[in-house]
Amino acid sequence: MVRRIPRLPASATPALADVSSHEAPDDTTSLDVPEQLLTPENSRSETSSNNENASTDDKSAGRRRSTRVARASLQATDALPESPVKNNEVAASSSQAYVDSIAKSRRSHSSLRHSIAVMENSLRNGTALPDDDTTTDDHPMVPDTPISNSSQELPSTDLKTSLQERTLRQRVEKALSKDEEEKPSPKSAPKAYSRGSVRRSTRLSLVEKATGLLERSSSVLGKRQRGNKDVDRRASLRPRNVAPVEEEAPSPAPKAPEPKKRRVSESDLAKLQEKKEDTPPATETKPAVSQYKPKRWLTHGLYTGQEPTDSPPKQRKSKNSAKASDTPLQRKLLPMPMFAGKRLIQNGRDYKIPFDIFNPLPPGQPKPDEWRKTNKNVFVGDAAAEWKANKNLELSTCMCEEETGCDENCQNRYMFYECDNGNCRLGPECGNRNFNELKARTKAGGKYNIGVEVIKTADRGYGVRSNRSFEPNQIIVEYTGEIITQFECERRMRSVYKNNECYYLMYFDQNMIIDATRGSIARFVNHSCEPNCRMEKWTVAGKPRMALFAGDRGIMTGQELSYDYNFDPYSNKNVQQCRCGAENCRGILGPRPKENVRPKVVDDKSKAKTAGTKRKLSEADDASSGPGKKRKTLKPKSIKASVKKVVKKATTTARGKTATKKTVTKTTGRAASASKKDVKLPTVKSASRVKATVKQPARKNAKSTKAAPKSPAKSPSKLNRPSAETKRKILAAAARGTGGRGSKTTKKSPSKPAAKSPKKSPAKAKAPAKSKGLGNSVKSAAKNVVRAVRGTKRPT
Ligand SMILES: C[S@@+](CC[C@H](N)C(=O)[O-])C[C@H]1O[C@@H](n2cnc3c(N)ncnc32)[C@H](O)[C@@H]1O
Repeated sequence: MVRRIPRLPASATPALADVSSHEAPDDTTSLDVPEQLLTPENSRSETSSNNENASTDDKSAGRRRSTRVARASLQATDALPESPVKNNEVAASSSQAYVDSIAKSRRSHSSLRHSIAVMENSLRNGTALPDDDTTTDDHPMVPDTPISNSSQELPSTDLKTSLQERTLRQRVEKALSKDEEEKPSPKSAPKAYSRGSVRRSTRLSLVEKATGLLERSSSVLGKRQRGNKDVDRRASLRPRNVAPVEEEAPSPAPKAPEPKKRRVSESDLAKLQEKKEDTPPATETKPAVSQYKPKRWLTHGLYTGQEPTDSPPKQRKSKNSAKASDTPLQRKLLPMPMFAGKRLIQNGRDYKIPFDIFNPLPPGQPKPDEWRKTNKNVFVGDAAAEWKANKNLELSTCMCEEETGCDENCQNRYMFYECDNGNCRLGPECGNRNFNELKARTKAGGKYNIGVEVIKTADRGYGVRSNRSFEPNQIIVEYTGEIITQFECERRMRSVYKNNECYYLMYFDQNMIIDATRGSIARFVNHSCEPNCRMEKWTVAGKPRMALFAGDRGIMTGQELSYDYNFDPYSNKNVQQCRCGAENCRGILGPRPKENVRPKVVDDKSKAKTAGTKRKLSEADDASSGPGKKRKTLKPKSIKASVKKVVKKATTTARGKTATKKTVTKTTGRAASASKKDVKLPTVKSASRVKATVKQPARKNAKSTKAAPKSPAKSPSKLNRPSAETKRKILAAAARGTGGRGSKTTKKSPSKPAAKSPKKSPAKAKAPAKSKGLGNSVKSAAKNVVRAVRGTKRPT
């Protein structure tokens, strides 16, 4: 931005003229110089005039002027440390000299620029002195950059002039550089730096320029002192015409010349090898393999209240620290929740875990005193010898592949044979080694591995619960005890267990019985009509073994274990009421109804399973009948009815009264005979009283028949024996009516013609009537017996 100051007329007041002259900035020689070229006289007169004016003029003007003068003089003295008079003298001599003098005196870049500009103008105008236009350069706001100068140049300047200008400029710059080289001084640095090469914004004020210059100079100086770091500055920030000073790198120490590489010949190699062989084998240096540190897991530090001691936790343990320290080892269990751990331990809080885990009962649970525990089957008495004699070792080898393992299609599994290395080639991949797994668990010990506990139930005596979860079909516990013969079983039932309420007998194999009175915990497992486990007999290494397996739904922690006894009471005497509480409870500890019996396809399995049904004393009686003997299974309704009758009978027996009827339950073999023994018939004394009432039907009963003949005539009973004539008629009718017997009869009495037949047809009709009458008479006789018994028992 160019601001022109109008030239003042000569008639202008001295004050104003003074102002114009004094307002010129000190660092730039006034452009009025050509007109008012400074001479010692001028300057002196001016100064004096100023002084004079200051003394003579009115106070206000003088004051103002004096102030300005003072400022200007101050500025001049600040900016021009050397005598301005000297400079003026040099300037007056010639333009070149003027330039040199200014350069020497001021050492200011701006002044030199200004001088150059002046020179250029003078050349352009053909005069040594600048024209009016030059006044522009005098203004402090006029930039003194080449750009600003060039911007002032007229576009119409011919090439010649411009060339002259350039050469002059170059000359001046050369002179300056020479001068600087001749007189190196700390002050020259900023000059060199600002030597007409830096482009600056025309909008910058002088103050800004000055401060910028100072900063640059100081920074440059500082950097030079620090070793000319400005060399590394960005090219855009570096002074353009200052060649980057090359740092003198410290000359490295002279290196010893490298020895020439010798060519290795084959002979040399051979020598080397010989040397190697001669020298003892040095310890082989292992190749540097990056060894990763093993990951260390924090065992403490994250939770509070977990450490058993107050000692500060150690992050690392030295080798001997474990031996040296007396503190107990840290717990390996998962710590309690963070922050609240200590408080929880101290105060306690009820909480519910989201899933079932190991949860054993607290100590002090009631235990049966009479229980003698054994986890192995023990042959007692003749059982071992009998077992060996009847031993029928069946072999089974599975053909399973490794891909499938011994799954449900495994032949051994299907046959209830456990796989082992003898009958299975899969090894650990085999999935049919339940008893082996159980053995490992038992060997490991601990409540979790055992997984079951005895509990006291409300109404069924003791029971067994799980203290952990079991997978579906996972083996839980083996049913072990004493293996006894049937004879031994009978003996025990009669003598040892005769007063017992609970029996722990189970049919095992080869007519042997497991008596778990002394046995494993499995003996406490109760019956349920809707069980969660099942008892299975397996052949393990050629020997039968029984175990409790989890059902198809698995077992959760805390569940009471149960299986279906499939109890075969054989005698209603042994029927017990079931208290399993299941929806489909059968009501008694009896066998399953027929509809629940497994289909024939799984007969082998069911056979194996039913081998483990519970039996009581009567089973020993029935066992002699053989496993193939069919038994009539009672339906639930009939069982319930029979139970009622048995209970009724039991109550009457308890009252001292005798039962009058036989048990309704149809039993076979010895069981039937046993039930016969149970029925107590009326005593003789009572029978004598019945004499009068019991007649013909009582013949079926030995005792009642005795009474009947005593008074046959007195008895009006229709149960009199038929006469000979009646018998004949019946036989004749039968011979006519029925095929076989009739034919026989006809053969026996061919003489009797068919003419008799119509007559005998009523006789034929009479026969069933008689038989019906017999049945009724038996029933009525029985009723009479009951009445008679009651009557006798009632002393009245
Ligand atoms: C092998 S023991 C079972 C353990 C027996 N609870 C105990 O305390 O020793 C069989 C006996 O338990 C009783 N029992 C088992 N399950 C029963 C059930 N569901 N209802 C009633 N009594 C049951 C019967 O007295 C049965 O004779």
